[in-house]
Amino acid sequence: MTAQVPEDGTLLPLMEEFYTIQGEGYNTGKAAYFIRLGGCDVGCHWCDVKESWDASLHPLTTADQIVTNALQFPAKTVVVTGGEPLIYNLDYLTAQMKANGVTTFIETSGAYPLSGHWDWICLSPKKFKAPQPAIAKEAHELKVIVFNKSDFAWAEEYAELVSPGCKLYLQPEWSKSKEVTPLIIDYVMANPKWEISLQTHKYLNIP
Ligand SMILES: C[S@@+](CC[C@H](N)C(=O)[O-])C[C@H]1O[C@@H](n2cnc3c(N)ncnc32)[C@H](O)[C@@H]1O
Ligand SMILES: Nc1nc2[nH]cc(C(=O)O)c2c(=O)[nH]1
Ligand code: SF4
Ligand SMILES: [Mg+2]
Repeated sequence: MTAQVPEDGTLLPLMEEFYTIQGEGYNTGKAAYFIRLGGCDVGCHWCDVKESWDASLHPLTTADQIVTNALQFPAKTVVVTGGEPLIYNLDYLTAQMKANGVTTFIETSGAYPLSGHWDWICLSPKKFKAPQPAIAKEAHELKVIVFNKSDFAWAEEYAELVSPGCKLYLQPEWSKSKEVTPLIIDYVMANPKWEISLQTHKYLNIP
């Protein structure tokens, strides 16, 4: 699926790029340029961007062009997401961004080895394909998606693995949010080391 993507990270399958407001987690509310890379084999049944999964559907684009595009916008902040962006070596892309003064954020499941230079790592671990052990200690933010009540116990297990300063978020799975949001509210009030993260862009009707 990713065989034709060179390993040096100079060419990446780009699904879409858009300038918007970060909708989720610690950086909610900040303007940022989103880069969505194609390709993911984690297989979350509730994934809200399944069109990203097949990398071969998304054109190989030079990392240099992606950086040039990002620099056209006022917020010099980029969120690299996907698909699963860590399938690819992101050292070159992020080195070019840092050389141009860009603040770099990543959204990842952690299922592939960490590469790249990041100002903020949002780790959203999945039951369907376990994160690489080394990424837990590097995460600035742990964002667990809650699909049903068994996910609280799983979130606690994962919270044991991150570093002490890591922010802890519970985010309702979108299709279940009517049912699970009240459970998350109660859980956060009883366990205040956690905070709630909502997909605010979906309420705001922005990308
Ligand atoms: C589409 S994923 C792409 C990045 C990476 N593959 C990951 O899962 O972290 C971006 C974020 O959206 C979250 N997400 C995906 N589908 C969701 C859904 N149906 N409801 C709530 N959050 C969702 C993921 O957990 C992740 O934090
Ligand atoms: N506005 C906005 N914020 C986001 N935060 C994480 C997103 C993602 O799909 O990775 C996302 C997204 O798709 N849109
Ligand atoms: S890891 Fe991310 S992109 Fe992949 S299926 Fe899960 S939510 Fe979707
Ligand atoms: Mg999204």
